[in-house]
Amino acid sequence: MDLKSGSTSPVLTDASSMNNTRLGIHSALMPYSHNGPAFSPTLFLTIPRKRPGLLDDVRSSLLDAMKSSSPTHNKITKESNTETPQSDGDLAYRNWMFKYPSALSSFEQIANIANGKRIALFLDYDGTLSPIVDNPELAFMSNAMRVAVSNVAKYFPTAIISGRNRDKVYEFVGLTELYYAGSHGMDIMGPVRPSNSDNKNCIKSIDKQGKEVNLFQPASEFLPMIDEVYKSLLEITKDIVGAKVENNKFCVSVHYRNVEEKSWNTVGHAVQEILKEYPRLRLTHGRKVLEVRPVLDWHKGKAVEFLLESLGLMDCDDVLPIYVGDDRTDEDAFKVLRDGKRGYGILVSSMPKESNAFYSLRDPSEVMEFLNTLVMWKKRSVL
Ligand SMILES: O=P(O)(O)OC[C@H]1O[C@H](O[C@H]2O[C@H](CO)[C@@H](O)[C@H](O)[C@H]2O)[C@H](O)[C@@H](O)[C@@H]1O
Repeated sequence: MDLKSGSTSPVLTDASSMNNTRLGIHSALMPYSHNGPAFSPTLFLTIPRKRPGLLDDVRSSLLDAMKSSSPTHNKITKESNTETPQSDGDLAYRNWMFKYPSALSSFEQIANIANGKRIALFLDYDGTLSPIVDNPELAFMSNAMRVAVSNVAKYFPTAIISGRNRDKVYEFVGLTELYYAGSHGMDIMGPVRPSNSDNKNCIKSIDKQGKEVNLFQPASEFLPMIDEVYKSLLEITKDIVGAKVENNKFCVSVHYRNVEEKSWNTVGHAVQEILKEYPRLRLTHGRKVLEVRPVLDWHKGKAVEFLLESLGLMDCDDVLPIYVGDDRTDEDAFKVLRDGKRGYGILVSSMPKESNAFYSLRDPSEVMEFLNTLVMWKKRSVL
C-alpha cells in the first residue's frame, strides 16, 4: 500500500475543534477528494509533554471527561432500547435535530444522492447494533438486527468497525459475509489486494471459512505491552467494586459503568498510575469506559480508508461511504468522511451532542429501520 503523508489530526476529536460548518448542499454532492488515503509516513503520534505541577488539573479534567463520557445510564425502555431523554431533553433533542436531521426522515435526500452510486457501509457495534447494557459480555444484538445487517450486506459491501477484540465482535455478530475491524481499527480482516502486498503491517491469512484474507495489524508490536497492562489493570482495579477490565487485544477497556460515582476518581487514578509506566500508551474515552491504547496515528477513520482502499473503492467518484456509530471513537470516522467530502456519518444518539456526523438516529432500533429502508430502496431501484 502506498503510504502517503497524513492529513488526519492525531489529536482526539474535541467538540470545540469540530468543523461545524453545515453546508447548504451536502458535501457528498460535491466531487470526491482524490487525495488518497491519509496514512502517515510513521504511524506514531507525537507525545505531548505535560507541564509539571498540573497533576491536579489533569485529575479533575479526567474526572470531568469520565462524567461526560456517556449520558446517564437511565433505565432502558423495552420498546426502543434507548436511554430515555427527559422531557426538557426532548425539546433540546428536537432542536438538535435541525443540525443533525434524522437519517430516516431524510432518507429521500440520502437516496437521491446515493442514486447511481455504490454505497459502502461501515457499522460500529456497541450502542449502534446492540443496545448499551451494564455487562459488556451480554451486549448481544437482536436476531432482527442480524437479519437486517445480513440483508444490507447482500447489496452493499459492509464492515463492522469496533473497539472490541475482533474475534469477540465476530462472535456477537456471527455473519461471515462482512468485513471486521477490531481494536478501533487496529486489527482489520479484509480482502487481499495487490496494493497491500508490500505493506509490512499486512499479512495474508485464512479466515474461518478457509478464504484467503488480508490481516492488517499496525499495532502488532504492542501486543506484549497491552497484555502486560491488561494484567496490571486487573490487579490495580480488583478492589474497586463494579470496575471491569476488558482485553481488546490491541487496547484495553476499563469500564466504570457499574462503579459508584464517588469511586470514579479511584478508577481514573488507577489507570493514570499504570500509564505513567508506559509512555507509548495513551488514554481515550468511550461510554463509561477508559481505553488504553498505543500512541499510534491510527483510528476508526483510518480503518475506513484502509477498507475502502482494500475494497477497490477508494478513489471512485461513484462510491458513497456511510458510517453509523454512537461513540467518541466514531467521530474519527465521521471526520474522515466529512473532511474528504465523501459520504455521510450518522450519529446514533438519544441525547444532543456535537458531532462530525451529518445525520442522526436515536438508537439501535432506528439503525435497524434505516438498514431495512436501505435494502427496500435498493430492491426497488434494481427492478
Ligand atoms: O466501538 P464499539 O463497538 O462501540 O465498542 C466500544 C466499546 O464498547 C463496549 O463498551 C460499551 O458497551 C458496553 C455494553 O453495552 C457497556 O457496558 C459499556 O459501558 C460501553 O462502554 C465494549 O465493552 C468496549 O470494549 C468497547 O471498546
